[in-house]
Amino acid sequence: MPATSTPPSRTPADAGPRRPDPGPVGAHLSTLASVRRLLPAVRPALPRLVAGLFAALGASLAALAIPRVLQVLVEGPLAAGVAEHDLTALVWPTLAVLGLGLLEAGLILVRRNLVMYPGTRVEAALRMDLFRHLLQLPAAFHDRWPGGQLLSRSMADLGLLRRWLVFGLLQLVVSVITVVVGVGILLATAGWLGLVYLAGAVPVAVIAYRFSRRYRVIARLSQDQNGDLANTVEESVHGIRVLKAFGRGGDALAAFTGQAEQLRRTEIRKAGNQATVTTALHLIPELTLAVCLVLGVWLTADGQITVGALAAFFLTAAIVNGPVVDLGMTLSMTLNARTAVDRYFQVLETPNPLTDPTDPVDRTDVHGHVTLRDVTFRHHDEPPVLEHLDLDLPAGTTTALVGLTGSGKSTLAMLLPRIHDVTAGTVELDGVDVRRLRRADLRRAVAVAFEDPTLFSASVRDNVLLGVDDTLPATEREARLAEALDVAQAGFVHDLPHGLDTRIGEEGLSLSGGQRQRLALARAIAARPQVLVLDDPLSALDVATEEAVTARLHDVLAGSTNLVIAHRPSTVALADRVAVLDGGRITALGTHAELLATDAHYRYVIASLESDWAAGEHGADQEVAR
Ligand SMILES: Nc1ncnc2c1ncn2[C@@H]1O[C@H](COP(=O)(O)OP(=O)(O)OP(=O)(O)O)[C@@H](O)[C@H]1O
Repeated sequence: MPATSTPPSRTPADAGPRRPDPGPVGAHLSTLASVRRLLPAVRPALPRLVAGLFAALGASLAALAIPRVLQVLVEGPLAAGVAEHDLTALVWPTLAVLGLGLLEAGLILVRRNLVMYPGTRVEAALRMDLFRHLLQLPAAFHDRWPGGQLLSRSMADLGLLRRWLVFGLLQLVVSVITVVVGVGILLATAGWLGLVYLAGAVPVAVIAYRFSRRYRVIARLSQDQNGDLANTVEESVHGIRVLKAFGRGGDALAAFTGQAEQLRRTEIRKAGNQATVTTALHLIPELTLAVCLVLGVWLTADGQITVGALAAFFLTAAIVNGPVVDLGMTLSMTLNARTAVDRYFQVLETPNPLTDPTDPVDRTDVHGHVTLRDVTFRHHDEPPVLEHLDLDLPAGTTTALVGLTGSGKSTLAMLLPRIHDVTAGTVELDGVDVRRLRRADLRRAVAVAFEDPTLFSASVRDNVLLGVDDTLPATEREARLAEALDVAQAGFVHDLPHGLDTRIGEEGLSLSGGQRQRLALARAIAARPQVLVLDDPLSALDVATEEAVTARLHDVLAGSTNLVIAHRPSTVALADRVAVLDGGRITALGTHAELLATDAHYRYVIASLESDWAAGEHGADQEVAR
């Protein structure tokens, strides 16, 4: 079985982050180029997002128009009429201001309604794409990637992205346009005064640039640490029994607290940077306005601009100041989103080497003749587990695979249904390289029952019928279910609270190790594959149950080609012949009796299996408390 990533001497949380190297994915791209990768997912939502953008722009322009009305008011009716208490001249400007205010509010409402729906759709589409890809990626990917990182990328990061799409992005675009239009109005309204205001943009740009560079790094760190923390929770909850049994709950808590504290410190750094930039972005426009005030009063006194223009200038500047002051928040939202995009695409753009062939071979009639030719397999850059291995499994035979622990038996089994692909050599089914078959076809032909049985949060029926064609008539499916449960001696399911409809698995009812293993065996049998791989399928059964299962298994195995990984002598008895795995190769092949007589390594392995068995390492159908 695959090695666990966490050394047993340490608690899961102690193991520290098992975070894949972020690598170059997205890091070399500009924020625009990075975010542009979302375009295919965003495209269907684009019309509403663009409409929302126009609504937001309309709202902003309506706000910018109000000072112009006030300027007209000050320069016209105010100067001429109100002095003689002629208030009628105020009616139209007042109505115009009211109308613009209402328009602004209405457009903000429209914007919200327009963008909310597409935002959630984009988020859901991105999430589905990611999950689809995760299901396709090979086991080697999942060996390296911690679950918490994948969880945080598909949940928290995509939530960040949605918020940015429906709020941050529009805010950014509207802010830029508001500032550009506003500064244009300032220049048109008060010439020099506008230029002085514009000069304030220089320090703002420098501060924003430096902030972006710093914040990007901290945002990535924070989102990665979030993933690590999620991973620690996941591992600790998953291994809660081990932690309890060894009294290591306190250690797990201490390690978790350390990681949570690290994340807290990163968040404080993030907030500190945001606070600094927000203060600076508050201060600079206010200081600029103060300078403008002195200069404006002087220019007005000198007759170079009117009082109305001065009033309009300050009202417009107050509106332009809003987006400048909010720039820190808008930028940080954008950088958080960019980090989320990078992290998302780091997974989504991981190439999947285990794909369907472009010109698949169609096999309608699979006999189940399996041949491994000169097979070498290694995990990543590690030394090969299997090296130049040859093994022939003629159709309809049962071969037991025997070897010392860690010799590569499970690894070999995983090559047959392409859970791993060979590093070199070929695995053939009826003379066809398995890589030339569609994976769905191959996996219909080859079923595996793993030693460590995984049950899903579903009914007993759904768990056992997992590998059975959905299109088969219900009666046929039920017949297979009944037969498989019978062979696997899994009659206990009828005594469960809701019989075959009882929910089991992660969220369901607790089953003992032996019960789980029998359901996993039933699942492989029910699939009625041409090739059946049983990875030590009886290891958790008590002697009586094992005998009953073995007796029934003999009949079932007669219909297919079988590879049975054997950890105990009684399992070897199921086979016509035995293959000995040693040093990455099959070193001997023959019947149990022949090998006992001729092969010293086989005798040694069998002796060690027997002593393990006698010492009670296997065969305890123990209740695994859930
Ligand atoms: N995902 C992995 N990454 C790296 N090395 C691995 C991985 N899975 C297994 N190995 C290594 O490959 C070797 C073979 O492991 P495998 O599980 O195939 O052995 P096995 O013969 O089935 O062992 P056992 O009898 O204990 O179940 C071991 O040295 C193991 O540490």
